[in-house]
Amino acid sequence: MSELLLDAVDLTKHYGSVEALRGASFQARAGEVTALIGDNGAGKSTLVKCLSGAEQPTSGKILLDGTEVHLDSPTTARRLGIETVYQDLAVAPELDPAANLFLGREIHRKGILGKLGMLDKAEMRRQAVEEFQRLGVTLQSTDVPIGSLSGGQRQSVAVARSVVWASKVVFMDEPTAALGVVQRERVLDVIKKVRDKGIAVVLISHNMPEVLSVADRVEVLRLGKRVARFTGSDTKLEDLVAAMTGALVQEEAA
Ligand SMILES: Nc1ncnc2c1ncn2[C@@H]1O[C@H](COP(=O)(O)OP(=O)(O)OP(=O)(O)O)[C@@H](O)[C@H]1O
Repeated sequence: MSELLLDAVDLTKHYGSVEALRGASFQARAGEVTALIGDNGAGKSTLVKCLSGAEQPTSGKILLDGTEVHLDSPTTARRLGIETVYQDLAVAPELDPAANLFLGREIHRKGILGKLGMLDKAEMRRQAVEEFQRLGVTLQSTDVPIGSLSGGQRQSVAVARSVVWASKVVFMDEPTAALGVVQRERVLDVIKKVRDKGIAVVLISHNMPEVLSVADRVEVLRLGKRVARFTGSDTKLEDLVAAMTGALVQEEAA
């Protein structure tokens, strides 16, 4: 069994009187794609926000590599090797793919020019091309603003960016939503390459065939709690649906 990287135990999250998480547990392992599924309002986004530092749980424990962590901001989470790719694509459309890859983590030129804030664009481009090649992201040109690329290419760059910086966990919230079949396959290929690097990939998706095709494990949330877990190869679509709708419950509250 692969190494347990992320272990969330009994998380609750209250928004006023709304209980978005009611004792949710979740685990992700190195070198595996774990799908996080559940019906609308099950608490998936809230859980991901708590595990990526965007929100803090009301109670519960988060362990990374066996050590309890307090993710008080996305910056803290990133420092610990946790990256997130959001549905709404946080790319800068006017910048080229290399600049997007280094957004917020730019390489400065050496010496006085660097100290004056001058960026080493050639080095960033060289490293970006290398990373895109390694991850199988094919772009006709790396010199054009990312806004002029196709949706799939933009999404691949967003995925690549999270991967380049993540050392432990990458959350991907509906990374293939709004993509055509070919582009979707391309992004899924990038996701598999990320997993093969030994990173724990967490895929939030409503697309069950996609979940079945790419996930090594599936964890199901319902009404703010994990209700079932499955291992990829022996999982059936009917079981996933049954768990999401409440017809099948494997786990009671932790
Ligand atoms: N900021 C907030 N304030 C109040 N309630 C919230 C907030 N965020 C989420 N909720 C509530 O918490 C519950 C879980 O929402 P969440 O967005 O985590 O579900 P989800 O599984 O991601 O749903 P979807 O698949 O529709 O995106 C919902 O009832 C939602 O209305």
